[in-house]
Amino acid sequence: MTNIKNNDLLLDTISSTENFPINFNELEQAAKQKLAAGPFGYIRSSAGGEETYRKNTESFAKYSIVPRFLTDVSVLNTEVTIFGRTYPHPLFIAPVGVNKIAHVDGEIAVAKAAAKYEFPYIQSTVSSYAIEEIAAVTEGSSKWYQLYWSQNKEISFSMVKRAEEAGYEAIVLTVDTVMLGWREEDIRNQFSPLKRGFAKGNYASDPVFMASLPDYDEDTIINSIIENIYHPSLNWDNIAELKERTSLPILIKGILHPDDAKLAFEKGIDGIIVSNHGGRQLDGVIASIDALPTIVDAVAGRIPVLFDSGIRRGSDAVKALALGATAVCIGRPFLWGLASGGQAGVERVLENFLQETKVSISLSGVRNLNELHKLKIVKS
Ligand SMILES: Cc1cc2nc3c(=O)[nH]c(=O)nc-3n(C[C@H](O)[C@H](O)[C@H](O)COP(=O)(O)O)c2cc1C
Ligand SMILES: CCCCCCC(=O)C(=O)O
Repeated sequence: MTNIKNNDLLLDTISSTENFPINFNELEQAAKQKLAAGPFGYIRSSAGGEETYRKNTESFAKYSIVPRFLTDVSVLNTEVTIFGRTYPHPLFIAPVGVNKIAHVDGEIAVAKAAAKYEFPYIQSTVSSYAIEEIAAVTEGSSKWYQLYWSQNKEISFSMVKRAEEAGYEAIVLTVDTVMLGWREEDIRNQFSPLKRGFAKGNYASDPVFMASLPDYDEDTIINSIIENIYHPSLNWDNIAELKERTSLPILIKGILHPDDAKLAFEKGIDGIIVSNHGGRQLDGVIASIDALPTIVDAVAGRIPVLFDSGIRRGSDAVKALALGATAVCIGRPFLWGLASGGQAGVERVLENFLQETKVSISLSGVRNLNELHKLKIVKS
């Protein structure tokens, strides 16, 4: 619960901002100064001609908030309850792999910042740090585990087991990455986080990713990651197998079609994440925000519907929540914060995003998420 007094939120933010970049474009430019072309391009770019990447952000402008006034917004409650746990705000960290390409502290820095600001952290399968290492530095804070289904199912199940044992609270199965998208900037830069030599001394130098394997030489790690990323046979039967192997709630990430959302519910899935992977997979697909309303209709409140791809500002979060998202996840913005200033940089990004979101909710004339879900949005 936040008591809004004399615009404290804004004044606090101003006094602690110093010279740190404030908005997404400034953050991206600052990160560009810090990173080599390969890692910068890998994070920034997306698939094909980047049509979907552009649409993801531009489409938010088609939706306009129609605010209410005279509603007494002096007390704001942004709490949301998902799978029995109540979070102070509906803002999550999207699963993003190989964070060491942005900063040596990688996921450790992000997870610690997330814990401080109470953003639930979704750890990627292809993290630079092991499940247990991240759990150790973020005790008590909420963490979910994102799974890339491996061609070797036993690897998938071992990752799930480790996540369970380390206290992770849900499994997020990403289904839009059965193979990597066509990413021209990476081809141009001849960059892959899996490149031999690059991997060594960066994220794959410790037994971080495949700690359940018998040995951890570079080739083994790289081949195992490839097995996880390239799994074109993934289908609904695998979902049933996964359900048998864990008692944790399972979410599917990458849903864009309302019929897939319905199927997910019918197959016993506990939640979905509407996402097009930030435009990094199939170029030309629908903007994530355009996919959201029909999916929300199809799901009809029966399971949580999280959202990502294109969230850059608090008002974007307000629009997605008003269109029915249970919570929203941020991706690239926190990576730019990480590249610019390590943990402190991520904290700055989360702080600004949180405050801008709170200000945007209050200025919409609503006081809690129930009211926010009913806020009028018009599409032009
Ligand atoms: C560098 C990078 C790595 C990513 N790695 C993963 C990953 O390991 N697993 C996953 O499910 N999604 C991954 N994503 C996708 C994000 O979870 C999220 O869907 C996307 O970043 C949202 O788009 P936005 O960053 O433009 O908001 C990655 C995205 C980026 C930018
Ligand atoms: C380490 C190989 C690439 C992993 C894929 C990570 C991802 O999802 C992305 O969008 O990039």
